[in-house]
Amino acid sequence: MAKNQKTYDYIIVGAGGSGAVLASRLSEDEGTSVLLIERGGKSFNPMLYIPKGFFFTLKSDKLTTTYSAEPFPSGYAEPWQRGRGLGGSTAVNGMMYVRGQQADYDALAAAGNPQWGWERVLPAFRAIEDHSLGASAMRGAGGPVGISVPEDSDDETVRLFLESAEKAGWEYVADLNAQDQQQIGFTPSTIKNGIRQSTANTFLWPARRRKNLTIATGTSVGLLRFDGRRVVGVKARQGERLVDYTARKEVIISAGTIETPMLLERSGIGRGEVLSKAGVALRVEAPNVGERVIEQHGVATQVRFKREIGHTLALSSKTKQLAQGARYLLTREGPVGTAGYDLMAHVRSSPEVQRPDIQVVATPFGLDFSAGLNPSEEPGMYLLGYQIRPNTRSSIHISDASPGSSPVIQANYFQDEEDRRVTGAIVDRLRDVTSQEPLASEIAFEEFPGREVRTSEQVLKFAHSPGSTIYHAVGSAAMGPNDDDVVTPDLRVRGVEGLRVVDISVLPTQVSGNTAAPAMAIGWLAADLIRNA
Ligand SMILES: Cc1cc2nc3c(=O)[nH]c(=O)nc-3n(C[C@H](O)[C@H](O)[C@H](O)COP(=O)(O)OP(=O)(O)OC[C@H]3O[C@@H](n4cnc5c(N)ncnc54)[C@H](O)[C@@H]3O)c2cc1C
Repeated sequence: MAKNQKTYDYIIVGAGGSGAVLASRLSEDEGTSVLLIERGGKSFNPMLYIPKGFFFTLKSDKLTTTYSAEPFPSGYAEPWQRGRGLGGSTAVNGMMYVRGQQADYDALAAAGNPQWGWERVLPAFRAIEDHSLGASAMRGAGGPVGISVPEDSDDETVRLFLESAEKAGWEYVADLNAQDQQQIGFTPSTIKNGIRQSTANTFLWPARRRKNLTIATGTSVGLLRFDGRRVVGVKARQGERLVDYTARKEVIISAGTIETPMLLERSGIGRGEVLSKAGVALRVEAPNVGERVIEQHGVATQVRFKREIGHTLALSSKTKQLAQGARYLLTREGPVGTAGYDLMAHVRSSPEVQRPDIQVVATPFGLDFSAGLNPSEEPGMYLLGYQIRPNTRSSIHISDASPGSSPVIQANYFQDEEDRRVTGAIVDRLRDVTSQEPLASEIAFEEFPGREVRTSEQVLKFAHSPGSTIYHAVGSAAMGPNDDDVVTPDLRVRGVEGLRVVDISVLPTQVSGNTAAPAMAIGWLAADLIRNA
């Protein structure tokens, strides 16, 4: 099959968390031709493979795209960032591998999406995983993506925190993905032998020599092409060149929560009033394209230690970072080879709630936000908590018809009573631990939010000042059984033929986890849906 052809069975737009998995699986069949289009370029930056490299890659315009949400009333415009290039956001993310809670997947199925219940997604997760703790009924081994969970730590801060957390009623567990209770443990990460596991090096690299898989990098899809109601291909830009590609069977959009609704809208599929304002002719009235977006929002606490303990000592200056870098190169070990957050907990906002509704992540060093994101020079610990199943909806729409124009992101948080209650409790739950011994005696003071922030209202105000997006937005092309759901449960875009969305935007709710694992499972299961269509 000629690699420079323009017609393929399937065209996939976006090589990220879902698109790369889908391309790899569809091209397992030698008789099926697949074109995977990615707007980011080929990058051989070693920082993409070194776990702590994300401190550098997140600052790169080549490896990420940073959008600006509409300003909050305070005037602060929250940055929403996504990865670009092979692997998409999985190449630059925090590497936390959290699949979510069974009850959320079962709720998806009960809401009319039978393909997405736990009994369907668990086998997909298990097939994807090559878990450092070995196979079990809840884990996979031998799959393409290495998942590692440290079994211990030599960091004194980590030990102090674990001991205090257990006293606060957060049970220590070896595998946080194995059950959905209140618990703390080492963060499961997409890291294997000290190397980041993006969907680029786990799914695309092994498939790259297949003659039936073409990967077009540096190529940005601007519009869908139609023949009547049927989507027959895409219009793309490669540098200065415009190229039309044709799909014999289907076009699949895997451009992520921000770009997927924009591509649909620019192509005439969306909410009439949005399209008319942007100067796009309406082809299909799809009122929920770009609507129903749900993002999590973090509330951080940082404590300063009296003694010089923790990884701060190892990473607090350029010289120490270089020394740790050299150690990593020689041994693949040390703080450079670990994920963003060493510890993670799933916590109930109050004793009355049935299952954890807050996720906590912790680094055994403080962070310095004064000039971007850097490890602090002072010994401390950074804790971030966020509600994992918020209800408040945001929206993402095009601002005008031209490909590449900026989105209008209306980022909303805490507008729902439950969201306010849960988020308002986060700082208290973190202090449940920092006030326990042995940690309490080590703490000199709480750097932020500071002891003066006590009530739920004060915490919510602090959470908006500015707090942070968690990069997990879902829902802009959400699935469902109803006529106004953007895609059907088998991910076909309603109102047209030959078009699906396969990425994290199809989730109508947060599933209580991080979103890389669900994005991979969506790509994995979508391949079965497409092959069996
Ligand atoms: C900074 C950051 C930290 C994160 N941390 C974590 C974490 O620790 N754990 C976790 O589970 N999740 C994390 N996430 C989220 C997770 O990585 C994403 O939810 C997941 O990768 C989503 O997969 P996706 O396929 O929907 O989109 P993406 O992975 O974002 O992929 C979309 C791809 O489509 C490409 N694309 C977009 N538009 C076009 C176009 N028009 N033409 C061609 N290509 C296009 C993009 O360049 C990109 O490569 C993080 C995300 C970010 C950004």
